[in-house]
Amino acid sequence: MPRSRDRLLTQVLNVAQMHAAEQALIAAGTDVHQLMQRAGRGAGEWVRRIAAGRPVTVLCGPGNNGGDGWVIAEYLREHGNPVTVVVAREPGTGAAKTARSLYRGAAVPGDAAVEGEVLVDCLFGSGLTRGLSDDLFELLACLARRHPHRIAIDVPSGVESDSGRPLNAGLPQSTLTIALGAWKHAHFAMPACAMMGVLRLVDIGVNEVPGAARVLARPSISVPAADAHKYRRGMLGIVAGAMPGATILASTAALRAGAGYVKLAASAAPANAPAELVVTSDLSAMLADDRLAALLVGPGFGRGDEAARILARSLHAARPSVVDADGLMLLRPAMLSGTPMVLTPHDGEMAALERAFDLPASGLRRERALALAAASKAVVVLKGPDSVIAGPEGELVVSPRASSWLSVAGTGDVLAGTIASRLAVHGDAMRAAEEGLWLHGEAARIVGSAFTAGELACAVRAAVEECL
Ligand SMILES: NC(=O)C1=CN([C@@H]2O[C@H](COP(=O)(O)OP(=O)(O)OC[C@H]3O[C@@H](n4cnc5c(N)ncnc54)[C@H](OP(=O)(O)O)[C@@H]3O)[C@@H](O)[C@H]2O)[C@H](O)CC1
Ligand SMILES: [K+]
Repeated sequence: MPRSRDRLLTQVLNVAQMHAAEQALIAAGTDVHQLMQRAGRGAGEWVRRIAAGRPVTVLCGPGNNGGDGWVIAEYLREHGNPVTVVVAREPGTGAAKTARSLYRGAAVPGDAAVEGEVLVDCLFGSGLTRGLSDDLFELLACLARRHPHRIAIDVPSGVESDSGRPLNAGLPQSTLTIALGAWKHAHFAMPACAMMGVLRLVDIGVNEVPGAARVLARPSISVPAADAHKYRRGMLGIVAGAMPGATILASTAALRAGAGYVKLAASAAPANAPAELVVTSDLSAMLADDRLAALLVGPGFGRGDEAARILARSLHAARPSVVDADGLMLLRPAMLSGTPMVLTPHDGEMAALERAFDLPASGLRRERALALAAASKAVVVLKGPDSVIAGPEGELVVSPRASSWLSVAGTGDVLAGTIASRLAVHGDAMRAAEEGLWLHGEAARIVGSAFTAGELACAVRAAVEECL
């Protein structure tokens, strides 16, 4: 598989995939010592820059994560940075033993209460199989209290790489986490991703793994063609309910995310509707309009029988659609017609969809999203601080942790309007979901803190500008 650096920087591997990728490199002639040198020296350079001459303590465990630690320590020593290794456990692997034997600096037993500026956590990495024993947990916590800056190597010790589950309560917060070779799911899954600090990745030569998950990346959005017009850029129809707020938020975002024309089918024009929003009371005419490129169904919908009938009628129009909010609570398998579709549930709506599609509401969020995508043949955006996008063919995209300021009412309507607008532009459900989720997160970064959903919707335009 060709190795393109940008694809490397976005693939997310589970422990088994990472192990297989490392074994493939070893089989192709790179030995594990070389891999450890690449990992350790790459991470060591990050540590050296951050330490900037201040004393560094490296905590080493028994496995290859610990081996990385010995390489990092030797790298710092060679570059004249004061370093001490705390030996939590003597190395148990060949590579780690070799790395320890190459280290020429100070090493102290694991019971030492060493103080310093920077702690490098190489206790455990992706090989953690169970919670830390009391003595190891106490050692890690004690050292963390004594070092203001804490750098986790590969993953913070105590975190399960595949699930992002902390296997101990009260694990220390890291200021920086340096992933080795490829991102792991823990880097983007709650609660682990909230305790990692800034994320960095060190390339050790791992090739592209077919079918691996990817990290959501900035999309490329084209400027409208010279001969574009509002219909060619995509007309979006919004089928909304009686609650005006959700409709206004979704349409405000949709008007800024690329669609050439946004039309709302509602019994009456909501007060304060944007002037650019065309409102019609004739839903049938809108659904029958050949120029309709995509539909958004659900904002402010309500959950009664009438709403269910309108949802079924709208989806029967067989246009690329986004179903959001109450539309998700009403969605049934029989309403699906195989046209491109994006579902945008939060955890509560996800449970309702799993009931409707007879799916178990248990397991990792990414696995549940994949199961619903396979069952519904729709793209599923399972929203949250750790949003995931799952495609019907098993595609999986994980989002970097979004701003916690998004936890206000209405931001989901903004996301749905943004995705629907992108869907109206090109009709590709997976691409629309990725573009919309990225624009939503970027708009939140642009508006900064304490923003309203309305301010977020208006910032979608600036986020689009960053993709041109
Ligand atoms: N594999 C490679 O080519 C490279 C790996 N890199 C780094 O290595 C780690 C993964 O290394 P691995 O040795 O698989 O795992 P760990 O270092 O995390 O340690 C696992 C060892 O620790 C034991 N273990 C697991 N959990 C505990 C626990 N709670 N308490 C005590 N001991 C524990 C485990 O043995 P068990 O049989 O007891 O499970 C292992 O002995 C990866 O994260 C990278 O940092 C390099 O980066 C690149 C080359
Ligand atoms: K670690």
